[in-house]
Amino acid sequence: MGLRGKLLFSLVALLGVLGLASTLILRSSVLASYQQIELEASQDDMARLVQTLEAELLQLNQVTREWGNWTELYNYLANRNRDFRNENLSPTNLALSGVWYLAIYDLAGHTVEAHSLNPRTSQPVDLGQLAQSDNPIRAILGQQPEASPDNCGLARVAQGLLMLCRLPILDSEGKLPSRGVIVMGRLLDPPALQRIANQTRLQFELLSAPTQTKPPPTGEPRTLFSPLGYGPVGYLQGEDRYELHWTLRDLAGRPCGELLLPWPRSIMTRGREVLVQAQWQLTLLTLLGAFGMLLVIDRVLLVRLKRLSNELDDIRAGQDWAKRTSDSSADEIGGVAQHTNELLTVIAAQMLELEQRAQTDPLTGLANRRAFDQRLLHEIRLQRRKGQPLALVMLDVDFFKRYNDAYGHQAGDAALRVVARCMSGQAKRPGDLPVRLGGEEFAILLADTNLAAACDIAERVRLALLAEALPHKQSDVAEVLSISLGVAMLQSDDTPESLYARADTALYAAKHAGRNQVVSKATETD
Ligand SMILES: Nc1nc2c(ncn2[C@@H]2O[C@H](COP(=O)(O)OP(=O)(O)OP(=O)(O)O)[C@@H](O)[C@H]2O)c(=O)[nH]1
Repeated sequence: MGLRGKLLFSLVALLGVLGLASTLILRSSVLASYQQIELEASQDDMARLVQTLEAELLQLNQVTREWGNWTELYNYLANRNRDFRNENLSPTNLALSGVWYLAIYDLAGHTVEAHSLNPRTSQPVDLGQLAQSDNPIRAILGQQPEASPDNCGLARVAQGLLMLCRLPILDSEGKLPSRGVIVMGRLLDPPALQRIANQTRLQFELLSAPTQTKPPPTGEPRTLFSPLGYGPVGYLQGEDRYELHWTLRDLAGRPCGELLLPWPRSIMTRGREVLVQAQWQLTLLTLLGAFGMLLVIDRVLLVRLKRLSNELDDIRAGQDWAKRTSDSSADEIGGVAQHTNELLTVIAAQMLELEQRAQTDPLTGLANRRAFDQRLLHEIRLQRRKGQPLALVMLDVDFFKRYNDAYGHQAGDAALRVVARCMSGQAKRPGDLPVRLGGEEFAILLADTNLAAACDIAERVRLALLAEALPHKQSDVAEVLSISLGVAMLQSDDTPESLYARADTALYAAKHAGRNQVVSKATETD
């Protein structure tokens, strides 16, 4: 996998882990907040519902107060006037007050009046349970009420829940002592419940028996206190909705029913939608971020590394140690390129030295056979293009075996160095190449040199060595060390081998003719 692939993989893995972590954090924090919000909102709704029911009770209380502080009713308890009864306690009149139940008790708690009717139809209904002596509410109703919050409450009857209010019967001024108790009731029948639902915009139900519920999933349960009941709001939790339950109590404090408020979990649904949206946006942002980072890394790092790698590839493939990398920036990659260039300078110097060593004879410092072969090939091509003459001089030390034998191998080496010096001293133009071919065999390649000039140089080398006067007592041709030389000129159809062979033949001829002399062989027929 390339650097780009590795970076991509690491980036994707890293961002994946970050994305997962942020999702988990979002889920736990955001959803918990949303749940808290919806629990509070749902409990507020239940409290509002209870308050609205309570307002119904207050309204009934108001109607009851109007009757209880009415002098004519106050007098009726004393005189039992039939006209008053017929006029005010008729079903039609009671229906106008919207009450389902009206009872009047004297101070001893005996029933003076008890009417129950459906105010919507003005027809009598049987709410007789209220009058039964084993009903604890019956006892409460006939008693003189004391504290005003306790004078209203609920009672269960066969038709449903009845709201009841009871007040002492006083004169209009409220100055004379009470003559009894008036009780008024309104049934929470379906139309009444629907009206409350419309008013609160809460769809609720009245259950006849309490349900097994739990406290809210988080936080403290809200406890509501009201003339309708008291206690915590209980929950049944579903995926899409809560059911809030609150127990209603009658005037005797007994559970008499339950308020059920179904509460759709729209806040949580919205929270989940928001979370999904946020996750998508986060994912998009992450991908854009990753793409941007990759782009930056690509520009800042990968493209430059790739270029550096390509440049080094070129240098290696072409063995061109003079080339340099091009990144000159002041950062780390620029530093690597700089160091690479310094290494290339060292390599180039060492390669040059190696090259020179490979082309140099270590004993004499002259060019060696390898350099000679390359140069000869090059000069032949050049000569063919330009038509300039090329001469080759071959040299061989005379009776060198005897010299070695007589003066020792080291003296022989020293003598070879002298020969080399003589060659270099005479062949010193840029086009001249004095070479040690091996052993005591030497050559001089003379570019742009004709036969006469070549023979002249060869003769001068021979004389220069004689002038060195290295004693050679075993030589048959001189008192001192001497050389034989053969000169050949390049012909148009020559190969390196044929030119070499002709020069060698000339050298052989010089040896054969008595050594210590120059013999030329310009053409094959010479
Ligand atoms: N000291 C020394 N001797 C060398 C070197 N290379 C070759 N020789 C000797 O050079 C001698 C060449 O001898 P030969 O080829 O018989 O020729 P020669 O004795 O010079 O006789 P002619 O060439 O016929 O005059 C041999 O004894 C080699 O050992 C070298 O690098 N140093």
